[in-house]
Amino acid sequence: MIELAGVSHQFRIGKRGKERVVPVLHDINLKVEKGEIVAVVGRSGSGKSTLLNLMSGYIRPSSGEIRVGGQNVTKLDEGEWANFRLANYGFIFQSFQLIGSMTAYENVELPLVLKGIGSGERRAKVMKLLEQVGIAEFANHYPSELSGGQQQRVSVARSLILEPPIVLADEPSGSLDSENEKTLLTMIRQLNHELGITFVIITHDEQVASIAHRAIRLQDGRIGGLA
Ligand SMILES: Nc1ncnc2c1ncn2[C@@H]1O[C@H](COP(=O)(O)OP(=O)(O)OP(=O)(O)O)[C@@H](O)[C@H]1O
Repeated sequence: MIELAGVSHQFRIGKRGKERVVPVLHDINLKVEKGEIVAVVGRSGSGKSTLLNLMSGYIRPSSGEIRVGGQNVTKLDEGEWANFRLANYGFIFQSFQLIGSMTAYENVELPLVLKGIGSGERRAKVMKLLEQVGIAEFANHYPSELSGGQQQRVSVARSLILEPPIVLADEPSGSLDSENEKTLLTMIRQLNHELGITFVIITHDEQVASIAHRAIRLQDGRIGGLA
């Protein structure tokens, strides 16, 4: 589903003429199979977010090749990546990233509006998902009127609304208490089991890593180190 072959990445920082190269990922070879839940673990600064940003096209590898769903995406331009992301990825973030001026319903609906889907179909899809994640009764609440756990459920529903085959999650339970974390992890397992969605989850948390089929440990930008 996602394949990285010989991928390295270095950032260039500093003013022109005085640039410094910061190598972050080194020769990453990795395959995430369809239907897998893969946890990416490792210390702060080990390169986890950089790896996720490479998978989702927000940064380009300095070298190596990335394939997603059989397609070589290494050289897609910004516009092509934007379309590719919409068709292939849902995203879940530690800080939920909901739009504060929109209700739970509207937050989940937005990707469908942008895609030009009619209102009847939108309503059916949004309500079905809100029910699936257990917060249909809060559909008309604004994010500020919801608990952290409820907000994260809205963001899970939003990540799934375009029916992506892959969900990328960056510390999805990082802002949740242990009860809400448990609920989120059960939900992820269920979605994986019932819908076959592939998950790649960055985490510091052993609980999260324990629901994964496999953990990839990054250490100093290399796979296989001890986390
Ligand atoms: N845009 C950037 N420019 C320069 N250096 C960067 C940039 N983004 C990340 N880095 C550096 O790359 C290294 C890896 O960062 P990254 O965010 O991928 O680590 P991480 O494992 O996700 O860390 P954390 O767990 O703290 O989020 C760090 O040393 C960081 O300072």
